[in-house]
Amino acid sequence: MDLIHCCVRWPWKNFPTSKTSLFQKEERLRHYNPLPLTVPAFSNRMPAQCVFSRIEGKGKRSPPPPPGGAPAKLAAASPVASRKWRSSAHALRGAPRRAQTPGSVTYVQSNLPRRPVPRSPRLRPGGAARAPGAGRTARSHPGAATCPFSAKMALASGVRFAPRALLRPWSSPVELFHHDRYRHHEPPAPVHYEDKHVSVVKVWGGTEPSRYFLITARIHKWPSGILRLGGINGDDISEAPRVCPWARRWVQTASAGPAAALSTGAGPSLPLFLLLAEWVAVMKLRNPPVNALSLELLTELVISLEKLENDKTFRGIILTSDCPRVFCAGLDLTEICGRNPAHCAEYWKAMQELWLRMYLSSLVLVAAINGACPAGGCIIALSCDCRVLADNPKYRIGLNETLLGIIAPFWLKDTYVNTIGHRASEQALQLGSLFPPAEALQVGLVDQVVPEDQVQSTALSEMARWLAVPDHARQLTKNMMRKATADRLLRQRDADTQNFVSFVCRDSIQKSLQAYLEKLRQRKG
Ligand SMILES: CCCCCC/C=C/CC(=O)SCCNC(=O)CCNC(=O)[C@H](O)C(C)(C)COP(=O)(O)OP(=O)(O)OC[C@H]1O[C@@H](n2cnc3c(N)ncnc32)[C@H](O)[C@@H]1OP(=O)(O)O
Repeated sequence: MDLIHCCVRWPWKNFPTSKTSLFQKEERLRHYNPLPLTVPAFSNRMPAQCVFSRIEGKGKRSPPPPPGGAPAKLAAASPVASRKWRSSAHALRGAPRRAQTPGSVTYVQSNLPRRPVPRSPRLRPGGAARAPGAGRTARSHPGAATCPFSAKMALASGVRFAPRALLRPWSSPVELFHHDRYRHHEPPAPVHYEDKHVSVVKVWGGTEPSRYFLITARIHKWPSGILRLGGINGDDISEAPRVCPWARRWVQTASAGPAAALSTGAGPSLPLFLLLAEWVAVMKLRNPPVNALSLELLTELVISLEKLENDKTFRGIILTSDCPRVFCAGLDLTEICGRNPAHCAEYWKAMQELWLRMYLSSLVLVAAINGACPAGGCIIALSCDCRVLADNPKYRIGLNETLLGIIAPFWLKDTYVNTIGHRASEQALQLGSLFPPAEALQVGLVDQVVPEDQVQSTALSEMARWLAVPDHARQLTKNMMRKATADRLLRQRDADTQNFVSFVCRDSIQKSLQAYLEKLRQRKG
């Protein structure tokens, strides 16, 4: 297998605690059955859709259920919320009721359809026109006055109920981090409870429309894993770090070292990694010695990308290399040297497919370039949304096709131009320039150059930055920027394949490719 995947999603209840479970997840990906390839659809995937699964805690005391009926304050605060409450309670009547044993708390995932949250200004907690008495109620019972899916409402319906956007584990320490603290921007320091340790990983902003916030907390022993707590606010996810300085500090602190977790693939060891693990896959290219793009590797990459695109859990991919000193050596010259035209055509179609899939991917792609990145390797990196290059003068990046005696096809040229501009591309393409890190940064080929041991963690921080933007807005903008370039290839795909095949199958080109390969082999000797 040429490509290794790691860091697949793990809902907190299935949180892998051993390498075995990670391995099993990896195996599941390997046995993925490919679907027909399509141009990826742009989805409206908001972070909060990855929210709750069922949560059970044993040995906790249940609070007494409040009296049934719509909370009077809720009705007074907002007729809309009150109506929501009634319809939710009605829907809940059909929901499965879970037996409550004394001393246990069971939360059941909402089976309510996800519904739009009322936009009434009276319902916006941070807004100017807040409901009368909302603040007071929120302190005693977070969200009760403003959130139609409150815990109060859930209890009134007879089930312990964890709505998607609001979960209050009554007797758990995490209740400390309720949204009043968030509003007042108080840092919730990690809290210790006897042998239990709870640490906030990140505060997420609200869903669309901005209304709820989520806290991701790491919890040991009760129950171990990751828990997301819901709340209400008026902030968007992209604003959470801005309005909440301590949340940003958390992220910065946490981003200091996930490189270890990434590079070893050993699983979660740091909060940010845990946080991102829900949404980010790390793909490591592994086709030793130089990650040349063999037909097999191309196929693997296309299948993996499609798999991740179709899995709504994922929002981003970090692409990196598992081979020391080389990110990707580009086209596998042995696939086009001395091969028949049919093979060359098949190979080139796979190249096109990979480029289209990457270039138009609805996921955030971050290239963590930890080695040399010539030609096709460079195009793979340029198809990503963001590039982080290790600061090593041997790790050069660029399109050097002319030095091999071949010509970059128009879609490579377009990708280059879109990244570094026309004049720089004109020069670099003709000269076959391979840029060392500092120059690559200067010309705009990469976004960051960092010490080698910080490539993965920087890629992760970049990913967090990109994921802070609502998916739908980012995806549509990406599409707007890239579609015309991709469409150009889509319109001329067959002609492009024929051009490539007739070109590389020429005797003169075959000779110069042979000579180039020979030179590479001799250089080694
Ligand atoms: C997503 C869409 C992509 C579209 C792409 C479209 C078109 C792209 C055009 C191309 O990509 S043309 C290929 C251009 N590539 C290069 O010029 C890279 C050549 N290789 C190197 O410069 C170096 O190998 C390296 C990558 C800098 C690594 O150097 P290192 O010293 O670590 O290794 P070597 O000793 O040089 O090589 C080891 C081994 O690998 C063989 N090899 C290297 N590159 C290729 C390659 N591109 N294809 C096939 N084989 C390659 C080399 O010959 C050695 O083989 P040996 O048998 O072990 O001696």
